[in-house]
Amino acid sequence: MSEALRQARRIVVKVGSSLVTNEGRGVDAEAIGNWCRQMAALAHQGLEVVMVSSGAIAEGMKRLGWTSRPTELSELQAAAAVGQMGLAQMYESQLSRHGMGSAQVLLTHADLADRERYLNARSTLLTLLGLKVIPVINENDTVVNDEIKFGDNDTLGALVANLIEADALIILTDQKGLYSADPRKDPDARFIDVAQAGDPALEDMAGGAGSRVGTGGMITKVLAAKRAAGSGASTVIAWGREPDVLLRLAAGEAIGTALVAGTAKTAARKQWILDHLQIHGAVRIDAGAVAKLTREGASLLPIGVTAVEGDFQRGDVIAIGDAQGQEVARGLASYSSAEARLIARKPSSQIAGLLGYTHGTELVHRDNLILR
Ligand SMILES: Nc1ncnc2c1ncn2[C@@H]1O[C@H](COP(=O)(O)OP(=O)(O)O)[C@@H](O)[C@H]1O
Ligand SMILES: N[C@@H](CCC(=O)OP(=O)(O)O)C(=O)O
Repeated sequence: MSEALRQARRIVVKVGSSLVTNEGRGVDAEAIGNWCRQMAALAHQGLEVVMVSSGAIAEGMKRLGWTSRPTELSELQAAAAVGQMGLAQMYESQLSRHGMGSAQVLLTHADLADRERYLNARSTLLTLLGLKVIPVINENDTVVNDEIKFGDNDTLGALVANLIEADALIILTDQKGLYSADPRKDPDARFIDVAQAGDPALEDMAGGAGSRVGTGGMITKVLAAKRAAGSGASTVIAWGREPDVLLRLAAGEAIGTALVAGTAKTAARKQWILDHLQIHGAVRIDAGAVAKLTREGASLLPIGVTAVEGDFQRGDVIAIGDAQGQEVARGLASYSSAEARLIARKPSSQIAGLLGYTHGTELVHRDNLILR
């Protein structure tokens, strides 16, 4: 596992409310400054880092002078809106101190459940990473109700790891990691240093939140590790105040609890595409494009497309067939069938002129393409 983290190129770091707001006392400049310094150092080493930060509700409550957490959803949402300003301001100023640009991304469950919005969120995050900017993500609390909530940011962290195919998810919390029982309640709890992500025994060990401001507790972290493993990302749960925790983890030091993913990243993502999505349409491609896909593992460009069949949206799975109609691959379309008809047989340099915008130069990006 330590080797896996040493080789990780893209990581998601999730920090919980109690750490971010110093147990509800207010945005913790020193703690956030420390993580920002480390994330900037990793980015300067060439790693791609995404931050998922909780703390909006806890900070909002403090700013509004509320001492107990309201039960009314609209009040929680109002607190989140107030507190998010404090989080954004702190991350922006701390990251810029260390020479890094930052960006705020607020997501809802519906954004990741909808195929088109999923692809848009993915492209935006990857573009931000390409621009050497650190995205700071939280749930868009103001517009969600209980039914469409991620519920907790551990889950959001895992979904973001799936979305951008991160190599690792690092969950920073107020404990050193996972114990065999909640250490706040059981002084004999045993520390777990490494386990397989998704092992059901972990779910029995993990309890709910122990602090006044945290929400999910350890159970949501264990489930997040299982979810992250679905796209091949391993998870580490570690104490957020451990000195240089991110730098040391990235250097391969064994800190916290490692929950190791069983399947390799690319294989896991491609299997997910095969398992979860129905085919919505098809394209035929010429012999040159078949050779590019099958021999070089290249993306499918519009220029190789000779026909577009059926009705599909951006983000749908399409079958890719050769001139004889034999399926050679499947993949997620970056353009709808209507757009694909306009750009088929055309060089990618003409996409912007033909559509007035582009979603990239590929009709199906190689990361989203599975050869049959
Ligand atoms: N098996 C366990 N090992 C460690 N912590 C546990 C366990 N079960 C429950 N917890 C509780 O989970 C808490 C961390 O979750 P939470 O309060 O939601 O933090 P965060 O705000 O970082 O998400 C710990 O403070 C601890 O009391
Ligand atoms: N979106 C919420 C996050 C709630 C949450 O999951 O908190 P935590 O369990 O501390 O990670 C907020 O910013 O307050």
